[in-house]
Amino acid sequence: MDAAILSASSKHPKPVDRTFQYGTAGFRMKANLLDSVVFRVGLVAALRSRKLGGQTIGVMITASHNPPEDNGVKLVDPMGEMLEQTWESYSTELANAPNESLIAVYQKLQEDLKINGETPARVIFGRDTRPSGPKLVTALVDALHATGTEYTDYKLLTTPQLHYLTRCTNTEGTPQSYGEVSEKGYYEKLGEAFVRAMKGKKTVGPVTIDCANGVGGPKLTELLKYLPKASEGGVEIKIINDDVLKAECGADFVKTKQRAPPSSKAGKNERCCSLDGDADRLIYYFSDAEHGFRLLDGDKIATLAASFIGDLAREAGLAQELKIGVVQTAYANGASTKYVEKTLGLPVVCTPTGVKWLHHAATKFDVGVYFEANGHGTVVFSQQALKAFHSKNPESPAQASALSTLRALTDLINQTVGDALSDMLLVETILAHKTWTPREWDLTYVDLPNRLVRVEVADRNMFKTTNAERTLVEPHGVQDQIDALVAKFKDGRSFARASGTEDALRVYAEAATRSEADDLANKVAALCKHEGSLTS
Ligand SMILES: CC(=O)N[C@H]1[C@@H](OP(=O)(O)O)O[C@H](CO)[C@@H](O)[C@@H]1O
Ligand SMILES: [Mg+2]
Repeated sequence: MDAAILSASSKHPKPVDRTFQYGTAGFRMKANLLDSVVFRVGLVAALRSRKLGGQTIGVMITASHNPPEDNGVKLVDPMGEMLEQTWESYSTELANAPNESLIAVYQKLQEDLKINGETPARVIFGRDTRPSGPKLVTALVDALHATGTEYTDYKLLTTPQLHYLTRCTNTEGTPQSYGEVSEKGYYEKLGEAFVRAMKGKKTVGPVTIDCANGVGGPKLTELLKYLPKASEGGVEIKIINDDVLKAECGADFVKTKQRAPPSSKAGKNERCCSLDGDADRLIYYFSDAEHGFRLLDGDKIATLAASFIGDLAREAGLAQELKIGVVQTAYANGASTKYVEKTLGLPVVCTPTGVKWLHHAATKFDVGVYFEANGHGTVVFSQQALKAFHSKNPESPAQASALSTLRALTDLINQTVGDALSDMLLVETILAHKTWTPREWDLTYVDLPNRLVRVEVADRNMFKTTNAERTLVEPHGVQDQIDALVAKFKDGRSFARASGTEDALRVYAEAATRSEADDLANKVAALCKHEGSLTS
């Protein structure tokens, strides 16, 4: 096998002058630099699968919302979760091994991790619509052949579909079966659950969905075939931006520019939402006659879901029995945190940035609702919650109805990872049940004005945080200065942290008014810029 790996690796040499890092979003960069990285990720996938006794590992080739010339690759663990933390560093190690010592590093990992090379290895993979995808697949397949790994190429997929398929593959034929192991199985599961969750309710008007010219476009078109027509209890869906990847659309554009994609033809008060390039992120928005553009971000989706599921749990008589909670990051708007704690009466947990942290914290609840403000998120249900929804004997028709809606939601929601298509159907279901337009949803609480600033410093790793990234411990003394600035602003809150995906710091600030939020963000940014130049 080692000879096969050596020979295959010579076709995918590592550029000598590059260092790679498996970060929050796997490896991501210009596609022309990725060939050796994808090959080596194939080796990691084989090792990981063997280490787990032949369970299937997922590999996704995507760069999400990055420009079309970028690409990326990430690994998915058997239950559809993100790759376990310690394996991120093994991936980094293998990706950076000099060409001549690749086999030695591979063998050492195999030995150190006590992996039996005879154990079968299994991998499934998919990719987004980027033109560089097929060539990178060749590099991956070369590694899978060289390591004697069985594989299935699912071709074009959204990232959450790959997570779904990974879990289905590993649970097939068990009592925990997550669904049929096919792309069609995914659509059928969502379509069928949507009908059950909607209970014949109607949404108010159409929804315009911006597919970011990513893989979500063709996949949403496919999903529509499995949804009831608008006239038969479905939702009227208008798809835009389902062509080739380009700028001026998608969740990231809408969130950072605070405006709708120019291609949107939606009227006043009409619901709109945007996916990102690989459809694992969703945000809603609309144009209000009085206030203009209104963003309904990940925080608003989380609060909507938590309030709906909390009500259903109460109606089902399960509120005492089940622990429901919301997980956010420091970027969640302070008004949303207050709304969850004070109005919904639910606990909030704050974790570091990155879906894997939120997901992990959410699994500590029976119903864990987690979202990043930028729209990555989902809801996870514990085994106890699933059991309660299925086994509780309803004492009234209202209880029976709440229980059946809860059961439908557990199938409608992709519990492996945030899924823009599934989250969109969840939001549509909730708005239909509440007979809400986006305006009523928007009015649930008022976001505090906020500002996010990117600050370039010589070495971002000098900035170290604690307290879920809300407090700087290094450089020493900077946090005290931030605290002193924050104290001068009504409803002020600010923090600085090193980005996990870009070579920069991010400074976030919120305050009672727009100009104060801007002022606070600029002051903290200037302070960090100054400190960054001192510590270099
Ligand atoms: C403030 C912000 O939006 N940060 C993003 C961004 O992380 P940074 O570590 O901030 O670069 O990319 C992550 C991966 O996509 C995403 O999970 C996260 O929410
Ligand atoms: Mg994405």
